[in-house]
Parts: sequence; structure tokens; C-alpha cells
Amino acid sequence: MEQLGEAGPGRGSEAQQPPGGPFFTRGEVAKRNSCKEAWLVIRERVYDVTRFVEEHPGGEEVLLEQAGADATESFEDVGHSTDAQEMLKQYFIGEVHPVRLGGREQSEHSQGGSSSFWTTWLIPLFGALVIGLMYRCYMMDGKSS
Ligand code: HEM
Repeated sequence: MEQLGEAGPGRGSEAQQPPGGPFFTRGEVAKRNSCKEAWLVIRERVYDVTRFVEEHPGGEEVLLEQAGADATESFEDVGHSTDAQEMLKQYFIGEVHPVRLGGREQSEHSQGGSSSFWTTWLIPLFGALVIGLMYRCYMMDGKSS
């Protein structure tokens, strides 16, 4: 709910052409999937419809079914009126941020890359050191006898 406060000033006229944030991941939206908190994604924008669920002319069930998910298709399939499109603004809280998602995926990849670097180089290096030491001991043994 803390994001609601943050998003407050962004409502109204700014919601039509949001300036940028706040941004939410689809994972964050997916957690808001109950009647206590119901968020929807419509055209890459995030809407908090918690207080609208009971007022929805199409019934609360359809909204709760879509809560936490991307409702773009269902919203458009119904052929909502321009009034309904206008109403969206009231519930706008932010946008889905694909860059942030991409960034996280990338960093996971690079982390995986660095761990494979260690397994690729450190283990063989350690093995070579042990073999070298064993060879040296073997040679010294040969010399002493
Ligand atoms: C914040 C999102 C939504 C808003 C503001 C909204 C608003 C409205 C409004 C104002 C109506 C009255 C008819 C009209 O003016 O078009 C309506 C009807 C309806 N809505 Fe929504 N709606 C939303 C999301 C959804 C979603 C996600 C679904 C789909 C599952 C849905 C399904 C329906 C249905 C089935 C009707 C009844 C249509 C009819 O009686 O012909 N709505 N909605």
C-alpha cells in the first residue's frame, strides 16, 4: 500500500501521459490479487482497482478474476466505453517497467557468468598446483634414494 501514497500526486491529468514512474514489476502486481488489494495491468499501465471492485458496472467477479494479472485483452474485448477509458485514470498508480525486469535478468546472467568463471579456471588451476607439488615430491624422493 505504501506505493499508493507515492503515486498519489501522479493521479489525475498526469495519468493520461504519465511522466515515467513509479514503476512496478509484474511480480509486484501479481501479489495484489485479492479483494483486499486488487491491481491490474492494462496496456503496460498499473491500476489499483481495490476501491473500484464493488462499483464496477460489469461486476466485481470479473475484476477479481483479473486481479494481479494483465487484463488488457479482457478490458478491450468488452469494448468499454470512452467513459470507462476515462475512469482508468482515477486508478492509475504506475507503469510496468520492462527495463527494470531486463536489467535484473541481465545481472542474474552476469552473476552466473562470473560463477562459471571460477569453476572454469580456479578448480583446474588448483588441480594443476596439486599435481605439480606431487611431481616435485616424487622427483625429490627419486633423488634421495
Ligand atoms: C479499471 C478497469 C476497469 C474500468 C474502469 C471499467 C469500467 C467499466 C464501466 C464504466 C462499465 C460500464 C459500461 C461501459 O461504460 O463501458 C464496465 C462494464 C463492464 N466491464 Fe469493466 N472496467 C474495468 C475493467 C474490466 C475488466 C478487466 C473486465 C474484464 C474481465 C471488465 C468487464 C466488464 C464487463 C463484462 C462489463 C459489462 C459490459 C456490458 O454490460 O455490456 N471490466 N466496466
